[in-house]
Amino acid sequence: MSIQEIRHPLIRHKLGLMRRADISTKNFRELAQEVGSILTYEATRDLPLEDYSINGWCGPVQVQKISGKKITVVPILRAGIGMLDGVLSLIPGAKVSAVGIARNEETLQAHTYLERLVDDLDQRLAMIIDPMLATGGSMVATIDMLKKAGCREIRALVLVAAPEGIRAVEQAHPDVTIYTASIDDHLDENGYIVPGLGDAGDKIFGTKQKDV
Ligand SMILES: O=P(O)(O)OC[C@H]1O[C@H](OP(=O)(O)OP(=O)(O)O)[C@H](O)[C@@H]1O
Ligand SMILES: O=c1cc[nH]c(=O)[nH]1
Ligand SMILES: [Mg+2]
Repeated sequence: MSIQEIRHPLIRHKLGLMRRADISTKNFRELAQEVGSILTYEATRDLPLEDYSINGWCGPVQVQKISGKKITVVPILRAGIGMLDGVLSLIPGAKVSAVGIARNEETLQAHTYLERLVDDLDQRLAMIIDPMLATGGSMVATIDMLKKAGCREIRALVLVAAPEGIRAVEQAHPDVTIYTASIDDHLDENGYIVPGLGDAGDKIFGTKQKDV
């Protein structure tokens, strides 16, 4: 596996804003989509291209298009929805496979409650999106599910990754590349990433969050 920490100035700036304790739901939502979009740009950098010819304004012209596999974007509900529009703004034709996973707050075990995958996964590149990679349980369960359904090429886009989660994905699925805006320091005793973003799902959906 490889882990790619995207240290682009726009990402560093936006992530800094997201870490503020007093950030509003509106601002957190907007920034999650924006950073999701920049991560998509970086995670698609090596997609293969093929040449083709079109009629341009001054006659035939050679242009290029992305060739090979089609893409499915895989948001891990709920919080992954918070990056979806940002990803689709760059890949508007991508099919979406929804995966519902909730982490038990005491045991930290990932519990799967929804699996709505698109067809032909063996012919698609899957781009999993989730703001947080903490213990890695949710991400490993999603990759397990996709591989069981035939998917062979998988990338993961997360806003913040903990070293513990990176190690868990690396051990279980060494073929998967993770793109992240930040490799953070550690997990606290409740399994939250430090410094992290707090509870990303609650911040995106406005649950358990006082209005600021
Ligand atoms: O790496 P892990 O230890 O599995 O933790 C990360 C998961 O926890 C959060 O989701 P949560 O379970 O809170 O669900 P939500 O998106 O519905 O808030 C987050 O969005 C990840 O999916
Ligand atoms: O730090 C964390 C860990 C899991 N889920 C979150 O939303 N934040
Ligand atoms: Mg949550």
